Amino acid sequence: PTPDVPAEQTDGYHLVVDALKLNDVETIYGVVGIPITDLARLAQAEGIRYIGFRHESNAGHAAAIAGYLTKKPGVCLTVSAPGFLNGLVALANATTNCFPMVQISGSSERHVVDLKQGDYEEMDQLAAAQQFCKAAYRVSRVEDIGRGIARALRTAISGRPGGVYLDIPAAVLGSIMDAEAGAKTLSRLVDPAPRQLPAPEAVDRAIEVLATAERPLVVLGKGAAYAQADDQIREFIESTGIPYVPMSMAKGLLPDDHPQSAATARSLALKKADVVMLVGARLNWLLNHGQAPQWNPDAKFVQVDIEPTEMDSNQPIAAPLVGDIESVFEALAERTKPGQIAAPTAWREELAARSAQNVAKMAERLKADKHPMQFMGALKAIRDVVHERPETYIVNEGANALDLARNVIDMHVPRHRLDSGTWGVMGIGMGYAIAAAVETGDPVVAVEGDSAFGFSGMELETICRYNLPVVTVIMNNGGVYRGDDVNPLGDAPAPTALMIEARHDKMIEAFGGKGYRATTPAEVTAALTEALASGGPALIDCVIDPSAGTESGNIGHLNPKGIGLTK
Ligand SMILES: Nc1ncnc2c1ncn2[C@@H]1O[C@H](COP(=O)(O)OP(=O)(O)O)[C@@H](O)[C@H]1O
Ligand SMILES: Cc1ncc(Cc2csc(CCOP(=O)(O)OP(=O)(O)O)c2C)c(N)n1
Ligand SMILES: [Mg+2]
Repeated sequence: PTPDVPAEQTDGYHLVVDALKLNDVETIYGVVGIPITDLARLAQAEGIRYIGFRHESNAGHAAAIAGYLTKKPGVCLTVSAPGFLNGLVALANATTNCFPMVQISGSSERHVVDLKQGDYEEMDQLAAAQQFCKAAYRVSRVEDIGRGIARALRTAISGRPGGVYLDIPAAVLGSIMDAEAGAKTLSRLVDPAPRQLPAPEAVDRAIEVLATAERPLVVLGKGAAYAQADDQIREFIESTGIPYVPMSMAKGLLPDDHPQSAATARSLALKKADVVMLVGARLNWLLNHGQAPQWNPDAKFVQVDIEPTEMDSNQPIAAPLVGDIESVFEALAERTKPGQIAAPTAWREELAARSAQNVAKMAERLKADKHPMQFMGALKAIRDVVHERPETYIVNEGANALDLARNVIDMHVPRHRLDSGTWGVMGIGMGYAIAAAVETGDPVVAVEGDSAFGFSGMELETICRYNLPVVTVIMNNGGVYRGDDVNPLGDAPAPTALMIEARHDKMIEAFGGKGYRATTPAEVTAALTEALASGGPALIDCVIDPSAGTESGNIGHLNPKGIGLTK
C-alpha cells in the first residue's frame, strides 16, 4: 500500500471462503438467511458449489453422507438459533454413525446473548451443540477464522470421524482486516487424517487368535466401507477363506453373491462362530451387544477399530487391534504366514448349506405375486432393474421398507447403500440422495417408506431445481409400519395411519419431475427403467397392500410391553 492507496482489506466472509477453498472444500449444503446469506453467495461466486435446501436437517444429512462417501468433511451451513437447531439432528446422526462433517452456523451478538438481552434469534449455540457432536468450537475474532476452520475440519476427519460444530458470530463475519495480514492467518491442513498404525504385537495377537479358530467369522461394518481399503479387506477374506457377514452399509464391500458371504446364514453364523473379527463394526444393538442367544457365549472377539475406547464396550475383546483399517490390513498381510489362518472347510460348507436353504426360501417369497402388490413384489422389481446398473446408489429408510429392502436388494460395489444406519433415524432419504448424486454424478434410487419419505419430501423441489438423477421409490402401504390400523373410538385416523390414497407421484410433478404410480411389479419395472433412462428427477409411488408390514419391522421387540392397550 502507498499513503494514498489504502491497504487492501478483507473481511470474515472472505476469510471463511478462502479457508474452505484452501482446504479443498468443494461443496456447501445449506439453507440461507441472516447472518450467512452473503457467505453462501460469496462461496458460490468463488467457485464452491452451493446446494440450497428447504430444511437444514436435510442439508446436514447431505453433508454427513458426502463426508462418508468422499472421506473429506461435508460442510453444512445454517443460520442462527432455529436454523442451527434444525441442523443438530443431522450433526448428531453424523457423530453417531462416524461420518465426518462440519456444521457452520452464524450466531448472534455475544454481548447481547451472554446478558440474555433478547437478540434476534438469541441462543448460546456453542453450549447447545457440545453434547450432540464430536467437538464444538467458536471463532470470536476475525483473525481466528483460518484456525477455526482448520481445527473443525481436522477434528471431523481424524481418528473416529464425526460431526463438528463451528460457531461464527455475525459480528465476526462482518469484521474487516488488512488483506495481507488476513491471508497469513489461513493454513492448509497437512495430513488431516493421519494413518493410525497398529502395534505389531497387537497384530500378532490377533493372528494367533484367528489361527486357533474352528469357526471364524468376520463382521464388516460401515467403518470398513468408509476406510476405502477394499482390496486389502478382500485379499484378507479370500486368502483366509473366513466367512463374513456385512452390516447394511458394508454391503457391496465384497459382492453380496460372494461364496464366502454368510449374510443369508447370519443367525447360524453368529450363533456358532467361535472367533469373531469385528472390522469397523461396533458390537452395539445392531449386533445384540454380542450376547447369547444370538451369539455363542464362548465366542472370542478380535476387534479392528480406530477408536481405542470402543474395545470392551459390550464384550471382552481378546485381541484389540487399534488402528485405521487400511494400516491394520496391510500389517495383517505382512505378518500372517501363508496358511496360518484358514477357515476349516466343514464350517464354510455348513454355512453355505444354510445359505442355500435360506436363498431358496427367499426365492419362494419373492415369487409370491399377490394383488394388491406386496413389498416383496415391488422390491424384487427394483432389485432386478438396479442389478443391471451397479453404479446406482441405493438410499433406504422406513421400517418394513428398510428391513425388507436390505435383504432383497443385494449390492455388488462398495459404499453404494446408504441407510438409516446406527441410529435408525427417519428423514435421511432426500438429503442422502441429493449428496450421493451431487458428489458422484451417478444415479440414485431412494427406496422410501411412505412415512419416512414425509420427513424430507419437500426436498423433491431441491432435486428438481438441480435436475439431479434421483428416482424416489415410495413403498406406499398407507401408514407407519402398515396402513390398516383402526381407531377403536371414532373415525379420526389411527396414530399410525397415513393417507392410503396419497398420490405422491403428483408431488414431484408440481416441480417438473416425472411421477409414476405403480400397482404391480411389472409397472414398477417399467417405471424404474424409464426413470433411470431419463437421468432426471422422478418419483414412483408403489401402491402396497395396506395390511403388509409388521410393527417396527424387525425391531418390534424394542417396544415396551406394559399391560397392553385393553384395560
Ligand atoms: N478408517 C477407520 N479405521 C478403523 N475404524 C474405523 C474407521 N472409520 C470408522 N471406524 C470405526 O468403525 C466403526 C463403525 O461402526 P458402526 O457404525 O457400528 O458400523 P455398523 O453399524 O456398520 O456395524 C466405529 O467404531 C468407528 O470408530
Ligand atoms: C426422526 C424419527 N422419527 C420417528 C421415528 C420412528 C419411526 C421408525 S420407522 C418409522 C416410519 C415407518 O413407516 P414407513 O412408512 O416409513 O415404513 P413401513 O414400515 O414400510 O410402513 C418411524 C416414524 C424415527 N426412527 N426417527
Ligand atoms: Mg409405510
